Amino acid sequence: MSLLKLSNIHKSYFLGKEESKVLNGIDLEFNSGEFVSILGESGGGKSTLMNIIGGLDREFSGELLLNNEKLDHRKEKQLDNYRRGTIGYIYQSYNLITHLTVLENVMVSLDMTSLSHTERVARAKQLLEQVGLGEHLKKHPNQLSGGQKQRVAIARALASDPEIILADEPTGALDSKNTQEVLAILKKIAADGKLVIAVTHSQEVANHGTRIIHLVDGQIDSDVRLGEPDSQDKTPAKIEARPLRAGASYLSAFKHLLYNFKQNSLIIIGTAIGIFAVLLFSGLGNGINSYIQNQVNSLVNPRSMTVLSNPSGKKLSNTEAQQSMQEFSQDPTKFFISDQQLTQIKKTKGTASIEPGYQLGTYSLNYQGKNSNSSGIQSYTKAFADNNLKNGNWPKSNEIVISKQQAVTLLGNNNYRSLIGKKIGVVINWLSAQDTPVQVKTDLTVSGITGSSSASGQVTLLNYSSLRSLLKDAGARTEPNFISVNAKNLDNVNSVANSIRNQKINGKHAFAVMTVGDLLKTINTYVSLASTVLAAIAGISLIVSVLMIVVTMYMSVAERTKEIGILRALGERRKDIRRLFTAESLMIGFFSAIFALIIAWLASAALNHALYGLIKFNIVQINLSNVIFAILVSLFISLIAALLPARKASRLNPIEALSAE
Ligand SMILES: Nc1ncnc2c1ncn2[C@@H]1O[C@H](COP(=O)(O)OP(=O)(O)OP(=O)(O)O)[C@@H](O)[C@H]1O
Repeated sequence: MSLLKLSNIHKSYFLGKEESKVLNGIDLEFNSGEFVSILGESGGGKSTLMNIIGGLDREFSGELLLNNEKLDHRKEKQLDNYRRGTIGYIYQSYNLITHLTVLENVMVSLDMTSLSHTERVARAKQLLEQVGLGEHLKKHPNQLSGGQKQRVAIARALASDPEIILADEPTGALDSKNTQEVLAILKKIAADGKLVIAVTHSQEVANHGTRIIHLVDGQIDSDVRLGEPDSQDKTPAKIEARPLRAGASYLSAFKHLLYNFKQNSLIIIGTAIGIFAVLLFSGLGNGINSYIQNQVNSLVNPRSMTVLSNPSGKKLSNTEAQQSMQEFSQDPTKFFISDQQLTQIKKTKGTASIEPGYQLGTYSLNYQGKNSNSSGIQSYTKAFADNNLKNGNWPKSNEIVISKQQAVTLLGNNNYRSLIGKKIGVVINWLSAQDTPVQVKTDLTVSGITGSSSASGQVTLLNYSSLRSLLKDAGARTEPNFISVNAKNLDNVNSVANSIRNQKINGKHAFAVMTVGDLLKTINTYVSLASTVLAAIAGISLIVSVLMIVVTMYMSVAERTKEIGILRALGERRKDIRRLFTAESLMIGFFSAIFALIIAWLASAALNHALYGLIKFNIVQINLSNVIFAILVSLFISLIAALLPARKASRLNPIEALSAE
């Protein structure tokens, strides 16, 4: 039984519809231990025959039998296995992978064997030593002479211990000394029990073998045996072939990334800028949200909620409740609370306290001939967090708390605090019971001063019962126009708010409720929306990144076409080639994300440092989910960018790829 049998092989090339027959019925049998030379004129079809034997060409008719088993050249997987496990290829132009070292070139083939990593490295070194290159393991192919390159190629061809070595003009590019050495190695390979088939133009080379086949007009013209093979015994293959390890693909992709470091680092920087901007805007959004939350919580008691009368009678959504709130601030005369409403609210479960309140119209404060005019004087409720009060105390009977700004207007910047304890004149405009304008005039003692610059610091507060009796004495309306409800604890704020929202009087929803949480939610929605829009605008630059990666990957496929051919000839599957490019792109994505994270971290540290003095708050807050998002987006875009180029690479015809320059 022969090791390899070709029967009735026909092959034609087509140029348009024009057929050009290259092989016209080749029948050959080969055995282990033979060193066969195929001679023939140029263009006679020798390489074509080698590609068919080597499992690279699938477009032919006829049969190939390996150990009497038919090789189905239509089945890609079977051919991949065959190239990987049975064939070792040596080319005239060496076909080494330029960005890999001598050792790594041999390892490419060994990575498709079941040997352990240590065994693979040991075997690669041993083979390279055998061909006299033990000293050159770390060199790249461009640092070697032609003879040395061919020996690397021989070591690589032998690496997976294949049964058949195909050598296409193995000495074509070598001087006579190197030719002799390479022939001696090939002879030894055959003597060790492998089948060596070499294509050559040189009779001298052919004379070294055990058999010479002449190919003329696509047919066997002569088949001459020069002697018996040194060894007829087929040494069983000891090394088992296996598909390429994923790890080897990733490592190889990483090596290529480093090899093309300059070009790739520009792409990484380009992509990172987009990711950085997305990160920074998201971080800024987070920072602004928590800044607002912080500010609001320091001024308003988060357990409190404001309850207004609801003239619509419908259950109000959060937005509608807010609209009522705005209307209330603009015109508080439309929101009087009836006794019935107050009594009903008092029954609400889960409340710690319920305080009716006033927010009145315009008013003026005067002290020693100086005036301060404003609007919206309020009664004090527990909703005001103590942080609001900068000096003094909250108002008791016949006392008033004014803002720092008002105090400064009345007494000047230097000694405005000394207004505490002094009586000031207060004039408040409100409505009479008949809804005609009424002025409430009185003198009240300043008990405290509220915060400086914040909006709520403007507020002027009176004690509720003092305000009520002042209104009564002046003949003005005395019904409160809001109720401040305090929940027992933070956890039941929402349930209390909901229960008030659902309360009905005469079948109609009677109240609008606004909690601090609702307020924050609305503000946060706007801030998040703004920061998302900014991040999305920044994200548009990621489209440019995708295109950059796509172009780079296509260029990489074009540059590496020959390498793809070599890898395919060594037995890598289409899938392995696809993974090689996808992995490289994913690495670009990953490093872009890491780089973006570093610059985002530096930028946020710098911004926070610069602004801390101003707002006493870290305004850029990049959190873990932003980081994860950035990495995922980066990986996603690099994956998308790799899809088409990787597909193209994997679909290249191995023979055409090998002949690329
Ligand atoms: N892809 C192809 N498309 C069309 N014709 C092709 C293709 N590849 C090879 N040929 C033709 O097939 C014939 C055989 O080519 P092949 O490369 O097998 O010859 P060869 O015997 O190896 O020649 P050489 O000794 O010069 O390398 C040539 O005429 C060549 O032009």
